Amino acid sequence: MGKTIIVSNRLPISLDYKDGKPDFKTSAGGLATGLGSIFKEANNIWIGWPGNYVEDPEVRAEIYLELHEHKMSPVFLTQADIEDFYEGFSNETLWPAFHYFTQHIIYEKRFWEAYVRVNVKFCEAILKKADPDDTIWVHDYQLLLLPQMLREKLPNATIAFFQHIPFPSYEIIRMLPWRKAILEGMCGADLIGFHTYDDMRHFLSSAGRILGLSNESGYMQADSRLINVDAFPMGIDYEKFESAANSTKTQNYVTKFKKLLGDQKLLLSIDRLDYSKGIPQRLRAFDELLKTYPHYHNKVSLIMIVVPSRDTVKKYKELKEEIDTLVGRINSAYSTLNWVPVHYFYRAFPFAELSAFYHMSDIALVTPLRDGMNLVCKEFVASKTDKMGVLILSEMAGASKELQDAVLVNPNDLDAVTTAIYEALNMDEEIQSARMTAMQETIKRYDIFQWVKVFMDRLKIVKEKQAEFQSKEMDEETIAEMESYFQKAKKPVLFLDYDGTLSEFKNKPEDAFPDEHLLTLLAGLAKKSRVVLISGRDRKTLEEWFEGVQVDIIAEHGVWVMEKSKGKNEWTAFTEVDNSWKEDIRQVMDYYVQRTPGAFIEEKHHSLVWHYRKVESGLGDLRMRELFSHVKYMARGHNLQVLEGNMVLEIKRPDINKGRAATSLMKGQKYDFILAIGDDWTDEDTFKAMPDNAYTIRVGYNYTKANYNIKSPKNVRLLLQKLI
Ligand SMILES: O=P(O)(O)OC[C@H]1O[C@H](O[C@H]2O[C@H](CO)[C@@H](O)[C@H](O)[C@H]2O)[C@H](O)[C@@H](O)[C@@H]1O
Ligand SMILES: O=c1ccn([C@@H]2O[C@H](COP(=O)(O)OP(=O)(O)O)[C@@H](O)[C@H]2O)c(=O)[nH]1
Ligand SMILES: [Mg+2]
Repeated sequence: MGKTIIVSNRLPISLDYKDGKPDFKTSAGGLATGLGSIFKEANNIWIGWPGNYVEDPEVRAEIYLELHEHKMSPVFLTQADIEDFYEGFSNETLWPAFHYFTQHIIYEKRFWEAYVRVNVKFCEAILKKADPDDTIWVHDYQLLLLPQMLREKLPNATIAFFQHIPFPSYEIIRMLPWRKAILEGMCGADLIGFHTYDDMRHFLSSAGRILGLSNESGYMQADSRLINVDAFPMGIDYEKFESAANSTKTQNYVTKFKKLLGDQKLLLSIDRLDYSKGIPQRLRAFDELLKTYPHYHNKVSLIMIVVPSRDTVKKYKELKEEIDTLVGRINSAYSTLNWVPVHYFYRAFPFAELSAFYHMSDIALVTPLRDGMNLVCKEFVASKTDKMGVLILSEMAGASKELQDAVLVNPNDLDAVTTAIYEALNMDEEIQSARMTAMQETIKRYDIFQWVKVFMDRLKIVKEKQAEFQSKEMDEETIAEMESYFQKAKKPVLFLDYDGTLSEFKNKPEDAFPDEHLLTLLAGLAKKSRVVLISGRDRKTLEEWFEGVQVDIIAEHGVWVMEKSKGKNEWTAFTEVDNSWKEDIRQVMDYYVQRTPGAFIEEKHHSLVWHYRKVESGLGDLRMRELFSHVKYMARGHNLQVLEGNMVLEIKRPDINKGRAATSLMKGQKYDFILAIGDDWTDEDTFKAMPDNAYTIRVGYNYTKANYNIKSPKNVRLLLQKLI
């Protein structure tokens, strides 16, 4: 087992200078606490930027040594890196894009170049520390290219990625000129985690549309590597907030603060300075409350903590001014000598004071316009040890997916937020307690330690699944062994599927005709072995395509057979087929063709196939599902099978399949070498029908009954070439 390397843009520290000497404090932030259990163990390590520009090489060396003591390793950024990578591409391109502030996105080539450059810088720093079998866990949007950069250098490393901010809809991703490189960068990871199911499905849809990667329940196949994408909603150190709330230190602050504030209902607002947090909107709602319900004057105050953040970025500077103005306007309009409506702080608070604010506030107003998760709301709930209090939470925060017992609001609906505050101020104590209890149970169970554990466990499972596939890969050794058995064999037989096996999948089925090379290859094989093409295609096409080649053909999944090896050049049917069902089903399928541009029906002797490979991506899937549920019961009535294939829905008789056909061709024969190759679910029937000593190979890396996997039709041809 190798070590674990945690990587994030910012190290979990804050760097300061005391008498010109670097002085840093380790952060007690959520992520740092959760990962503390990992990065402080054994020879694990955390790599990242210390958060300041450090010019002097001597100071850099000092910082390096200091951090080393704490199992951290710095990546130093130049001024240009900070401006173009951190402030620029990270916070003026990706941040607004991923939070749906498209009007704020800056498209700047220089920023992108810096982003690539700094991701390389991180990669190099990691490579200095990493061994090939290490686990590297990369965090967040500043480092989206890093997983793939690492993968190229350390192909067998375990690489995981977690994104802390939202992943937006494909409609946003497609706006970015660098969308493809970004997605490819992320796909270097074995496991890609997001806070919510929505983030995850947005990512999968972008990966599907931009990279052409399809997925099954969050598993994607990129080249020969299996990647898992899933939702892991991040939690907090619940215990820490709960016990702090009851501590003497917090209680002393509570007493002190309450005395200063007098008998007030307290609303609490805590965020970093960020336009995604909806701070001005929140102030307007509070203003509205005071305007609409004057009886709350002197009785309700808002404690607003804004933690300085990214204030060198233009939009953040403007936001600060907007907040200053709004607070000034509200306070100047309503303040009395003994009451200030908004207590506004533009700074960070030490933990014990924060804990006191959480514990003593009646209402937390957490109304971001967009937020990946939002930990503040969870910390508030954990601190309410008396179970009194109300959480008003934006539907746009990742946390809202878990906290259904909060008062959920649309932060853009000013009246709704104002009403929510009014309701919260008047909420029955029993209801408060019931809702708070329910939320506490959830947050307590899925705390930060559980989050880390679940993520790491999943990473292990993904690696195990990958190993399963790898052990089935047709390697050089197996190919050589197979070749030697084939050469020695007196009576060999090969069952070869056509589409996706001998020929690449094409947009138009008719374009996948055999080229000269393939025809020569098959003719060569036929001289040494019985060769059976076993395909789902109609018999007419197959007959034309392979005219003159001495191969046997099974067509339409086993309805027809042409045994040229026995000198029979015409088709015989395996079974009598009753096709009276087709009319009913065709009518329904046709209805879905009318409604879906690009869809078409293929009629085979024993089946009807609805194709959607040319339909708008996404819509095809949707219609196929509709069609599926539409014909499900009809199919049962006719005793038919409905099968989902690659861009097709096929309805067929269940008693006809490739496996049965293959078995019947082998009947009474004593083959001493059997090879079956295929690429989809219809070929699984063939694999199942093969005797134990057969070589069975599935093209692509899907789950299979076959003994081996092989990458692509190209590799199949190379393999067959070796046999002759
Ligand atoms: O490093 P900064 O530019 O100073 O910004 C601070 C961090 O902000 C973001 O936090 C996010 O992560 C939280 C935990 O997962 C989540 O609750 C929140 O919704 C996010 O906004 C950012 O993701 C970090 O990378 C920054 O370091
Ligand atoms: O004075 C303060 C105010 C807030 N926080 C912390 O800042 C974090 C904010 O995280 P959140 O996920 O809510 O938003 P982000 O800033 O990551 O977007 C929370 O853990 C707070 O406890 C802090 O350390 N000091
Ligand atoms: Mg096929």
